[in-house]
Amino acid sequence: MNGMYSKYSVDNNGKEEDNTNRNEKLFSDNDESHEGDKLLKEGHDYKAIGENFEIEPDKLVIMKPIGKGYFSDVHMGMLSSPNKDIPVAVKTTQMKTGSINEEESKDILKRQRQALRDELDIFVHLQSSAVGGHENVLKLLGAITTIKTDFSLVTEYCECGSMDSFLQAKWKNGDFVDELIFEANENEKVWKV
Ligand SMILES: Nc1ncnc2c1ncn2[C@@H]1O[C@H](COP(=O)(O)OP(=O)(O)OP(=O)(O)O)[C@@H](O)[C@H]1O
Repeated sequence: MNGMYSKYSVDNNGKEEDNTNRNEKLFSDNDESHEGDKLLKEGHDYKAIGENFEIEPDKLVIMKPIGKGYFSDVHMGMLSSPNKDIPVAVKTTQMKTGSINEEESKDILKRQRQALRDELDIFVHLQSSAVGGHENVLKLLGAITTIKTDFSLVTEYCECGSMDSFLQAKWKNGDFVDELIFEANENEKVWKV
């Protein structure tokens, strides 16, 4: 799968504009239609995040699936920035809900979006100047929050995947301990892998 991210663009007022005929739709097997979305009440899960983090969908190209969470699918993608393309991880609602009927499927998708929205709120808080951010905390690069069907979190891409599988692989290979480096500074001792 390697196409433009979305079938939609967002106009200056943050309203959706259907570009179905202009761009290739990324998630062609996502059957959540806008007609059906009328049944969903607008709520927290679908509030725009604000221009600081909002990403224009046509700046994002999806490359390949890299993981699955409990309520989300994760893809590797490329985000265009003025100077270069940045590899990113894109977390979206799951393409297949596994539900038996349309109503249930919509409800599941709404809850998945709500869960992503909650995660996004935590990410935004962690990046805020009040908290300060940290080199060991995954960086939020942006989000698509104005298009219900493509609601996505975009973070920096970690080449080695998730921390737990990385550490488990090290443990199985027996080289886990050898790669621990101990660093000390004035105030505290820090373990680094
Ligand atoms: N930034 C990233 N870089 C590389 N791989 C990632 C990244 N984010 C997620 N993944 C991959 O996707 C998988 C699932 O993502 P994540 O850990 O965020 O979901 P989860 O928290 O387990 O589930 P959920 O958030 O749906 O409850 C990870 O185990 C990892 O393999």
